[in-house]
Amino acid sequence: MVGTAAGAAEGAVRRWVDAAGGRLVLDGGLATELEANGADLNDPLWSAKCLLSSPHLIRKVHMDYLEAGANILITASYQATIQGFESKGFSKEQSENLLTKSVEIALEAREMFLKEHLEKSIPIQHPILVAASIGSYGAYLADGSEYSGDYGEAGTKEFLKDFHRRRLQVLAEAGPDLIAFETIPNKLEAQAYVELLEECNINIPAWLSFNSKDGVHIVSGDSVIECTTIADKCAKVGAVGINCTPPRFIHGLILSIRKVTDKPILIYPNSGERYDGEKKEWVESTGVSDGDFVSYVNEWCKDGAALIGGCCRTTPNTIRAIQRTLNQGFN
Ligand code: MET
Ligand SMILES: [Zn+2]
Repeated sequence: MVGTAAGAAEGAVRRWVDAAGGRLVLDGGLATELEANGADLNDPLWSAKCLLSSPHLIRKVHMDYLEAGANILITASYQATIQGFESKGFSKEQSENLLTKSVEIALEAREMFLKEHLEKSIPIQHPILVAASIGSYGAYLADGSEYSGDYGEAGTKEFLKDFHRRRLQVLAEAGPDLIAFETIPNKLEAQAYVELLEECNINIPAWLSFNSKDGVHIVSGDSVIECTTIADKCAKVGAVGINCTPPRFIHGLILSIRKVTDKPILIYPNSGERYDGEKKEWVESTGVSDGDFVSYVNEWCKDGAALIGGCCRTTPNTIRAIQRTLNQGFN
C-alpha cells in the first residue's frame, strides 16, 4: 500500500527537505499579494493577468516571499492557459511564451535574491526552488468550479488531458524545479494529471495538491484517500497534499493522507476565509489571524507535513511567522 511508487521525484523532494533542515517553506498567496501591491485581478486570467500588465510586480512579490523565508516560489501560471490567452487574442506562440515567462520571472527573482545576498556577503544555504503552477480546468473557467469540481459534461478525463497537455509541456520546458498541480477539485483531474506526467515523460518532480471544504473529502465530494492513492501510484509525483483549505481541517487531512502514502506531505492552507465563487470575493471575518494560523504549524509538523506554506489570503507576514515557528521548534 504505502510507497508503491517511490522514485526519483520523491527522492529529489526528500533531498531538498533535508537540505532545508527538515521542512521546506512554501510561499503564501500570490494573487493576494499582487492585489495588496495594487494589481487589479478582476479578470478571467486572475493573477496571470499580471504576466501581461505588470511582470515587475510578480517579481517583486516573489522577492518579498524570499525575503520572508520561503524556500519555494510558485509561479504566476495558476490561471494562465493557452486557451485563456488565445481568447484574449494572443496567438498560440505568444500564449506559450507567456507561460514560459511565468517561470522566467520566478527564476529571475531567485537570481536577484541570491545576487543581493552574495553582494552583502550573507550566505544563503537553504534551497530556493521554483514550482510551476498548474491550476485546474475549473480555475480556467473562472466560475467557481475549482471549489465544486463540477465540470458538467465537459468533464471527461480525455478532455482534461487535452486541455492541460501542451501547457504542462511548455511549463516543464521553461526549466522550473517542480511542477505544482494546485487546488485540484476532483479525482478525475488528478488521474488526468498523473497520466499526462507519464505520457509526456515529464522528469521534473511534480506535486499534487487538493482542496477540501470538510476535512474528509475534496471539494467535489471525492475522498481524500482515493485522491491521495492516485498520486501515490505515480512515480513522477514527489509530494502530495492540500492547499487553499481552512487551517482547521488540515490536521485530519494529513492523518488521512498518511494512511495511504509515504511520499512527503505538503500543506498550504488559506487563511480560513470562504470564497464566494458567484460573487468572486472572499467572505471576511471567518478567517484566522497570522498568529492563529501559525499556532497550527507545530501540530502539522508533528502530523508529518514536510512542506508548509500558505495559500489565498496569506502574506509574507504569514510566511515569516511560519519560518520563525519552525526555527524555534528545532532549537
Ligand atoms: N498559487 C495560487 C495563488 O496563490 C493558488 C491559488 S488557489 C485558488 O495565486
Ligand atoms: Zn488559494
